[in-house]
Amino acid sequence: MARLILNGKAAQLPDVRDAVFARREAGDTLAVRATWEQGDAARLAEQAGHEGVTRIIAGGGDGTVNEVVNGLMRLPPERRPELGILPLGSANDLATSLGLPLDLEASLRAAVHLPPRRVDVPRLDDWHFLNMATGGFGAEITSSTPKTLKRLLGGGAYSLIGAFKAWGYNLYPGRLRWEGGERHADLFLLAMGNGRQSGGGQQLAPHATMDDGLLDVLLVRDFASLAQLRIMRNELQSRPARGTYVDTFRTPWLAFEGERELPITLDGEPARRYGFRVDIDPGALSLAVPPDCALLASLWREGGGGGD
Ligand SMILES: Nc1ncnc2c1ncn2[C@@H]1O[C@H](COP(=O)(O)OP(=O)(O)OP(=O)(O)O)[C@@H](O)[C@H]1O
Repeated sequence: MARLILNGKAAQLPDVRDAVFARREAGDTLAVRATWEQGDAARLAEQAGHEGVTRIIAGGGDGTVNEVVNGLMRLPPERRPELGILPLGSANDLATSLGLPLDLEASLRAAVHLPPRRVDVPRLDDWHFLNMATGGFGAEITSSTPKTLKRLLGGGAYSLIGAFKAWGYNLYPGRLRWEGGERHADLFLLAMGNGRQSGGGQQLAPHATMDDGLLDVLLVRDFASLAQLRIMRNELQSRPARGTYVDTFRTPWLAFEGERELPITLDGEPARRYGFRVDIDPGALSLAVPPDCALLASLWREGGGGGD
């Protein structure tokens, strides 16, 4: 039994209605609930689990998926429905990198019928996310930049780094700790990927997989002048374990204690924190993904997918 939780903004779109009717005509049992305000999607997802619904389809942007995930994670694992995604946002970073179809009818069919795979669910303090958390530069952009501009910036992998001049930028001093490491840094950008991209196409964790029990971390730090931009850009491409300005590593947890408030995003939703801790709950959710999904390492091991 599947239930579609739709962001109310999309509930009356004729294409969305057509896609739902097409599923019902094809014989699927698909009930629909629409949200009215923030918090509804999480509550509806949790409620559906208690009612014995076996698959929830999150219909909306990355924010709706994030809310549904948080609702599902409030349920005990044995009552947690599988998750399908009907991408209806402007960025759809997770759906895009999962390789889900973006055509409405095809994506609803996929969300109802694709077989589920276990994926990890990271959590920043008490807020779960499925795709990516960022802090610093990317988060400043997400919370202060109009959507159209974000769309313009999206696409080219690190185009946003080239555009930072237009905004000016801030550094956020603080102490980072993770499994096997600790350092003080003037943080420019921190990305913790379960998935690979955020901010409308920025590949901040291009090698992340969602079933390895680990966060793929990108740390850009101690970056003080425009003259250093070229080195930083090169390091963003080569992704050194420990570069002059860029570090990349994998870890099951990470903690940050800042000296000033850090803007962060969780699956694109903005927040601010002085400090936080991120942990990961391995295999906590069953997610409907395409058979050749690059984000699932287990699929490549089984020889079913393409991988990188
Ligand atoms: N009926 C509604 N009308 C307007 N906003 C809503 C409604 N229901 C929920 N919301 C808000 O929409 C947010 C989630 O938006 P979501 O990210 O799914 O869509 P989006 O903003 O269109 O997508 P994107 O961020 O990719 O552009 C929720 O946090 C909630 O605040």
